[in-house]
Amino acid sequence: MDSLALFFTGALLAAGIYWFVCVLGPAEQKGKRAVDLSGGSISAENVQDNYDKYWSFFRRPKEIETTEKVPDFVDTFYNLVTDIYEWGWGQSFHFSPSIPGKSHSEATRLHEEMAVDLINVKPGDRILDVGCGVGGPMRAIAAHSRAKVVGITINDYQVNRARTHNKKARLDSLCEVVQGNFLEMPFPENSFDGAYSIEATCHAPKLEEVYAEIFRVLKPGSLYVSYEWVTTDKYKDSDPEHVEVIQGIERGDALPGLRNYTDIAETARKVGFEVVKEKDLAKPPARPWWTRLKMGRIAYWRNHIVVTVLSAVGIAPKGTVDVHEMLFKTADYLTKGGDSGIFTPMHMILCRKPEKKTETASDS
Ligand SMILES: C=C(CC[C@@H](C)[C@H]1CC[C@H]2C3=CC[C@H]4[C@H](C)[C@@H](O)CC[C@]4(C)[C@H]3CC[C@]12C)C(C)C
Ligand SMILES: C[S@@+](CC[C@H](N)C(=O)[O-])C[C@H]1O[C@@H](n2cnc3c(N)ncnc32)[C@H](O)[C@@H]1O
Repeated sequence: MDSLALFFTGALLAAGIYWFVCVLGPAEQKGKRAVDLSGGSISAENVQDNYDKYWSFFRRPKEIETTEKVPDFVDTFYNLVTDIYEWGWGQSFHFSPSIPGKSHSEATRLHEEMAVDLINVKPGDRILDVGCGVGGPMRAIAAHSRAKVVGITINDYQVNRARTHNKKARLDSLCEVVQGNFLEMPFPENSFDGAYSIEATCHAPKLEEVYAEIFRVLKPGSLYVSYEWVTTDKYKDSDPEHVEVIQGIERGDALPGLRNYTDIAETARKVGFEVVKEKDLAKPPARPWWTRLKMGRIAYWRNHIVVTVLSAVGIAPKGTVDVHEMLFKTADYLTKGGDSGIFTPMHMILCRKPEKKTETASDS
């Protein structure tokens, strides 16, 4: 081969690699590169063991029902997936309806701003983000409302990521992040002017426990909004296909058991909230939230090859390929849940803590 042919072959190869990695469905880029994929707070040599430990929770289903075990299981899950989420999805770990003419990140931001607009927040108010992830929603909400946002997450690694992002975005004076369990929050009662949770309380083994905690820390008269993961009125537990899809979603997303939409308002009332509004934000005229998952399919294959290579050469921890494969399968179950209408990740509930304490069902 003469040197010209060698040059052209090399250029073609380089262009092919560039096209494969950068053009063919780029990852979300911001913040995380494939070469930085880690196991969160888990050291690289323990990622595989922790992935196996994650699955063992599902082999002993009775155990994950208990309040003590679930936060640990959820913490392990987020150590395993946080970097992959950031790399392949962005800093907001939730869905939003697609909006014609708007990018994913614009649609995501609008979905987040809607939450804070619903709770009537004023600049300077102190509000709570229950299950804040790496803080994508927190930063959008603080910038939009000028309220002070305190986020809580069970996962230490996410706390560090969120603080780094807050500083970079120069929003650290408005955004604070605390490591803790939202079932026993380290905040005094009546200390927040509002609260929201975006696709996070689905991790609670008993919804009543997290709602009661949120009720406790809110000031009387203030509002709480939540986007809940639930099964809809189309879900039939007698249909084996429905059961398979929902079980697939639970296993790939660290859920101790998905609730039905009818449980949400009932639980809110039980802990003392007044229910102001309740709506499935995924229902038409909203455009499907799951198109982003479907459209990403080519990128997932590309990501799978990237993860496999990085893991083989020892850059990504052993076990990362398994975690990625689990997410790959989950994306499929979530898409099926959306397409069939049996599942929604955005059942919105808006609640108010009454000015005066009323007697609740659990008091009697
Ligand atoms: C609210 C929760 C998380 C919701 C979503 C943010 C995530 C659910 C499934 C995740 C993903 C699936 C496929 C991955 C893909 C194979 C990989 O290459 C890149 C990342 C994914 C797209 C990943 C991104 C985040 C999700 C969409 C739950 C946990 C309660
Ligand atoms: C899917 S992520 C959503 C994060 C964020 N709301 C967003 O939309 O980007 C769920 C979040 O809930 C948190 N979480 C789950 N169980 C928790 C618990 N018991 N206590 C505190 N945080 C918890 C996880 O650590 C994670 O940050």
